[in-house]
Amino acid sequence: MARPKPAAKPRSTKLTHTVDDFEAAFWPDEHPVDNAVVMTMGALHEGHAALIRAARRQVGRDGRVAVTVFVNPLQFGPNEDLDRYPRTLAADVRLAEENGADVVFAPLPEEVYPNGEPLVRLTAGPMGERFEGASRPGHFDGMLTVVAKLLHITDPDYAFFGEKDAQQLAVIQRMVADLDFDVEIVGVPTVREPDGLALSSRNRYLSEAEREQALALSGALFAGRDAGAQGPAAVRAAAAEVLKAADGVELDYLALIDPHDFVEAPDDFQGEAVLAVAAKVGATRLIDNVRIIVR
Ligand SMILES: Nc1ncnc2c1ncn2[C@@H]1O[C@H](COP(=O)(O)OP(=O)(O)OP(=O)(O)O)[C@@H](O)[C@H]1O
Ligand SMILES: CC(C)(CO)[C@@H](O)C(=O)[O-]
Ligand code: BAL
Repeated sequence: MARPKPAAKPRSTKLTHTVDDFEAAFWPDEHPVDNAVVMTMGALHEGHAALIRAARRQVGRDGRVAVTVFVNPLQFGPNEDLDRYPRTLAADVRLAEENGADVVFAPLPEEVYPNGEPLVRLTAGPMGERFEGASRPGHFDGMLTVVAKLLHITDPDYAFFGEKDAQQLAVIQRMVADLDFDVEIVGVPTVREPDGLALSSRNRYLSEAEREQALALSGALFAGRDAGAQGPAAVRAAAAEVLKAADGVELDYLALIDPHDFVEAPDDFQGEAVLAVAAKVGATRLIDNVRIIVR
């Protein structure tokens, strides 16, 4: 009779804070195995868990998965939430472990920027000046600069990013292509609450009433997606109508985007597009998007 298989040995995830300790933990021997990184700003939730699980599936049981946890000051504007951004490292390490990470790299800013703020930075160019970039000047340059640094430190075969930050994913893909980074960028679909709200670390800022009001973002995107067969104008109108009727939502932008070069889709656009929204609910700025087929 076949003996029952022993339960898989739980992985024990190593928490590291310095580049040296990270490298020793992530590259423990000379056997080359596939490896992957999931970059985060911490306050991990099920959206991050989906990225870590996708990374584990990609590299297999014997591959290595790193999760970085770093709230990058360079990508925050002067009036943004850098100081109050949620920091929950102990819980983050547990979530990383439960979802198959080998190593968590949680450096201090001094470790990432030992010479202070970098004088030389990457720029996202025009792709980083629209939509999120228009509302958050310098955000994508700061984000790309740290992503490039973390790619150099972790040196992965694969790096996983969420489609929830669609413009970020597009800009990173463009950086890797334009500057010949030797890594495969993998996008992971947005994880939502059962009622449609996209998971986000910033959802913790919302009161119960604001949490309800925030459903207008995904509601607008789903209404736009349902109008996809009637063309771009109908998509925009259907989504705008939901937002107009919503209480407590201060719209920043609603855009139908051609994912190639991430520009506003022309009125005769057909094909796969990204419908994106950004809005303030109370004091909290949220973003969301869906992929839609426009005909
Ligand atoms: N709901 C989600 N589904 C899939 N991926 C997600 C989701 N939320 C975040 N991610 C991805 O996780 C990675 C780390 O994101 P980050 O730590 O900024 O989390 P976040 O929840 O987006 O935080 P914030 O609220 O600050 O925007 C990014 O690649 C991001 O796109
Ligand atoms: C990619 C990233 C970790 C860079 O700081 C951040 O922008 C995020 O969490 O999406
Ligand atoms: N989630 C994208 C990173 C940021 O908002 O700064």
